[in-house]
Amino acid sequence: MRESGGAAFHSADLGIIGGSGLYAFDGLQDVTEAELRTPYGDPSGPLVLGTAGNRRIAFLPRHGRGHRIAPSQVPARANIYALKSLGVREVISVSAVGSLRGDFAPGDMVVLDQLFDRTSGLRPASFFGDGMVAHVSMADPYCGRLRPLLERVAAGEHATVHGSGTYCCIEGPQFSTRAESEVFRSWGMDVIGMTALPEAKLAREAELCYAGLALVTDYDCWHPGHASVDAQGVAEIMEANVAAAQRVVMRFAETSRPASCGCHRALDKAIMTDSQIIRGGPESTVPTLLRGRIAPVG
Ligand SMILES: CSC[C@H]1O[C@H](OP(=O)(O)O)[C@H](O)[C@@H]1O
Ligand SMILES: Nc1ncnc2[nH]cnc12
Repeated sequence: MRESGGAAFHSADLGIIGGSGLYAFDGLQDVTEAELRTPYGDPSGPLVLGTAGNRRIAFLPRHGRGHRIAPSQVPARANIYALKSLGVREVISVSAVGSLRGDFAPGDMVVLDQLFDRTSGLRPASFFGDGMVAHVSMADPYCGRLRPLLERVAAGEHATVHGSGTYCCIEGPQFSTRAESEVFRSWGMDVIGMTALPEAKLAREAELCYAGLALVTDYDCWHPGHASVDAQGVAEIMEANVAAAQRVVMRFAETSRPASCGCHRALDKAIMTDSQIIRGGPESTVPTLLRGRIAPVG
């Protein structure tokens, strides 16, 4: 790890992953930067470390500074691994989303509670499978402890906040066809984006609490009264709302404390592989950081 900046600390407890429009995080104290290498390659860029209230924050823009990384190429394993290696236990993932329903309008915020995978299966989506097999529960992909905390601070900082919503994750980078958009609506999806997966799955495997703060930027392409989404429109709405997203996250940091949670024990009932193999090590390429406290089922 290489670090630069002022008084350095080498750890963080709260990770913030920034999406489209959120490439920097203002207001942190004692800021340093860390360039991390991981067994899964380099993260999206240097991590910005700093403090807010009593929390030690690690901020990482998932598309890199200047938005160079496409949704399918986001190094989600490296990003989650890097956060984990700093000691992060909670992650807030910020993203721009299209609305698939009339009552979620551009400018609104959504504290996500469900996910639907429409990616094409090509993104590396697990830390396991290579000599060590684990099946974590994804029934509730977003942390049930963080969600109400995040909703409460968001409601105090922003006009319209929806306390739940199902995020339909498409592969992209193209936006959806009208037919697809209508099908997603008929399936009960609330918002649409390209990046929540596999990030949420990997956060669960890494036993991190994971919350999703989505900013609605458009009505995708289904709404008869609105033009179809384009990237420029998304960027404009994000520019107008990014300060609000930062305030919400900052307020969350200032008013919350690290706490233990079931998410931190997500692997308790998930490992299938014989403990001899896990302890012996060489058959498994799962890095020690993620094997630290693992015991197999049964
Ligand atoms: C710039 S529009 C499409 C782009 O925006 C969203 O990114 P993020 O989730 O990182 O905010 C969407 O998923 C696409 O990657
Ligand atoms: N309509 C949309 N579809 C996919 N990703 C998005 N990100 C923001 N708006 C989106």
